[in-house]
Amino acid sequence: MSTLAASLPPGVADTAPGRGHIEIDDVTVRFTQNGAALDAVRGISIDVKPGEFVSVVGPSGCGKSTLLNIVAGFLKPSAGRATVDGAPIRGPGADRGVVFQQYSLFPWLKVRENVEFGLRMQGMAPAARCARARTLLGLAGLLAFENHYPEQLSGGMKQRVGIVRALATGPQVLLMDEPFGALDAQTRVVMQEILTNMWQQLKLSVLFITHDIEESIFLSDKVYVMTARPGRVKAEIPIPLPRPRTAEMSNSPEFIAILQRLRALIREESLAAMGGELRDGGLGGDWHLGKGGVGEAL
Ligand SMILES: Nc1ncnc2c1ncn2[C@@H]1O[C@H](COP(=O)(O)OP(=O)(O)OP(=O)(O)O)[C@@H](O)[C@H]1O
Repeated sequence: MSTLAASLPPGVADTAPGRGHIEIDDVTVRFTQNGAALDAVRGISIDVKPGEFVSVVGPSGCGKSTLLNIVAGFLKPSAGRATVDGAPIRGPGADRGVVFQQYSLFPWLKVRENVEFGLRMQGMAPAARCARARTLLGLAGLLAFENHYPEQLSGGMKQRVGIVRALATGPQVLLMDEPFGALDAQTRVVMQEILTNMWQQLKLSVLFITHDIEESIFLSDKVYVMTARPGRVKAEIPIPLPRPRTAEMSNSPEFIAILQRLRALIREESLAAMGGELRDGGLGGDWHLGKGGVGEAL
């Protein structure tokens, strides 16, 4: 552990060891669209062990956000069970921090006030919440900006504040839905390193949704690949690359082998999803996804 971790004051890295176990067990989510029932995910099971970094990848519309919204407590499963540390998820809670692609900062509050917001709601004394916010902002390299307003920050900085804010109340679990999707490639790489650093120091369990396969490999202990809608688990791929991960690792044979495997799995499902969409769109016909079919045109 780095010297930064050793310098964390009590209460900042207060995730209890062995906590933050997310279990999604045989979950189905059914929506009604235009009067018709539609299963976004069907019978899906996902396990995030305490302290694990787990990504979910899959074709567009396969139910990734739906899955995350269940764990966040924004949605209830139509069937199956979702628990954190064995307790059924009944709604949003301070034990789970959530970060979305859109920066959801309060524009009228300064950076540190944004981070302190949840702590203020919990009734923490001003000096204590200020100390905590400043420590976390320091971890994210943002201390110099504590008195700036969000509009004065770059996209990457705003998202770093969003992560810090989600972590301020000391959740065991961090849920992230395409958090770096709006950032340019260079900023994204820096954000991945900052996130890894914070994850390791705070000993969180992370459930991370992304479209970026390389990002999922770089960050994760395990990657779930989902099928086209209705989303199920197509594959569970362990990422046995050593940590700390470095940019050079993406040239290693191990990294490239995992990348090729994931790409092939997702391509199959993306083609299946597009075939379905084309049929749903009323084009009809016999859509073959093999040679000469939709797949060949992509
Ligand atoms: N509130 C809702 N009501 C009806 N249908 C919904 C609702 N939310 C999601 N869906 C449908 O459920 C399916 C899964 O959506 P979801 O957003 O979870 O997929 P996703 O994998 O996150 O997609 P993307 O990768 O494009 O962000 C989609 O077909 C979507 O239209």
